[in-house]
Amino acid sequence: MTLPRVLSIAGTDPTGGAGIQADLKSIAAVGGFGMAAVTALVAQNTRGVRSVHTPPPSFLRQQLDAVSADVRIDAVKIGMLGGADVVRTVTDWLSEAKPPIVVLDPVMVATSGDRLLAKSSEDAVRSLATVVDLVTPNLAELAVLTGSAEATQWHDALAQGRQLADSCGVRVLVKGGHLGGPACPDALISGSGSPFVVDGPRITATTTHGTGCSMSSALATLRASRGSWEDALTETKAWLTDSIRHGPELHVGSGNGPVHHFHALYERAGLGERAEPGGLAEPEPAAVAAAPPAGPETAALWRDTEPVRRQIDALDFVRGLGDGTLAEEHFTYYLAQDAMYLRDYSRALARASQLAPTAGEQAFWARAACGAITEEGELHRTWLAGHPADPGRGRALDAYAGLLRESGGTYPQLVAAVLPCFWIYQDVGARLHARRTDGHPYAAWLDTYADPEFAASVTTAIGYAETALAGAPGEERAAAADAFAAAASLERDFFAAPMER
Ligand SMILES: Nc1ncnc2c1ncn2[C@@H]1O[C@H](COP(=O)(O)OP(=O)(O)OP(=O)(O)O)[C@@H](O)[C@H]1O
Ligand SMILES: Cc1ncc(CO)c(N)n1
Repeated sequence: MTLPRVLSIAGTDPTGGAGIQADLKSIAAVGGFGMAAVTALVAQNTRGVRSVHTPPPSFLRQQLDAVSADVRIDAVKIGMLGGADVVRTVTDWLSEAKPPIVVLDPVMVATSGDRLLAKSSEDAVRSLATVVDLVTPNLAELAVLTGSAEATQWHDALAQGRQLADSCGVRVLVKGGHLGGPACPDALISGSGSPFVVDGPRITATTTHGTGCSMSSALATLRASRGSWEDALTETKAWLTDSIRHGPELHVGSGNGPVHHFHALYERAGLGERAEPGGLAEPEPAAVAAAPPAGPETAALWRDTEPVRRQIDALDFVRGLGDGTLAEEHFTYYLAQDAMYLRDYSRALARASQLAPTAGEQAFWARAACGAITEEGELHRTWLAGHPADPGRGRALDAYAGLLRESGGTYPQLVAAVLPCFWIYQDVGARLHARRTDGHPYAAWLDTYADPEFAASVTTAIGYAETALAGAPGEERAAAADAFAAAASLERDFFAAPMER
């Protein structure tokens, strides 16, 4: 199949994180062939905008004609326009070239707060919005386009999105990037149907320079290749969330850094954090702290299990696992039980995927269900191949499997039941790993649970739990808190089992 040929019409960012530079990376990262016509040259970096040079609009028109005279364009993404005459030039070209998919990111203000559109040109952008397929304003731009105050609540943002969709007869993507709170939802609004919402966790990293540019170009590309806006958004959101999460690995600039568009490709190639000019850098120190709670609900779950977590730390098994003095016999028993546990755990994760209210959560739990058996299970298969054991199912294993089976009544309860296995392992793993000695016999175990990738998925899971709990009626929330507490206690019993036999 031909890659979609996607044209970005936008301004530049010489630091490579926003504007056409970000667009070209995003288009390539999600599987398109990127092209770009420059509207304005912007002297900017991750800290802010210094100045803008706008070539004559007639020259922009020459660029656009050069592309459309030669290349079949599958989708267009429009970003920074700067002034009304540029808006007019693009509008005229669109009416002649008639590209099949047009996404307008109505860029008005940069992440740094600098203006990228003359105030007098806002009306021109509003009328351009009536001839495109999708508009992707952030909350500030949505407020300008609807003549409202900037929304601070998600439902107000959705109402403004509906208003813009109705008044311009256009599909609107409402973006939650500028909301407060642990969640970062996005929603497609069109026609009279209810919004199509894709949830996502808010990443605390500051690598959010150019998120809007990256998102709109990925959407244009994926709409061309996937055929539906809903699929395009679901895929774009998952990719962008991970790209923001991996942004800090790039070490670009001292302000709001860029997102890591190619994080997945680099991971597959074994590149990334370690690949620095002049040889291999020291590996980043592992995260030594537990993933933070995502809000008041998960903070309460974590706080209430503190006594149990202390008991876990004090277990001979866990101490021996940390300092490497644990007898192999106990570790082998534990891993053999854990291999069976992972099969049960994977089934619970698959059920969470089944109950998930959003496509993003559905995909996350399904991936986790698969990962528990494939990636995490690999540790077990490798060790047990050299240390054969067939101990049969122990009591702690059966109790934990029972809890997972019985907690599937509601989505919040199930998410709470599967969360301690993520969160407590990341906490214990990261702390033991930080004190790891050379030649540690259980290094593979420590590495697995202190892995930053694992920490990232723990953060996502906590974010989903927070949202699920916050939205649950009182009774369900209480049942979910009970499930979390019970699972935390069973984590303790599971660690204690090998030496209590
Ligand atoms: N901290 C964050 N964590 C997770 N997702 C985020 C975060 N900030 C923004 N996003 C996501 O990034 C996308 C762009 O949203 P945002 O509202 O930030 O756009 P924008 O302001 O136009 O971006 P830009 O920074 O390029 O001006 C949305 O999908 C939003 O949900
Ligand atoms: C050129 C350009 N377009 C858009 C943005 C918004 O982030 C930016 N900073 N620079």
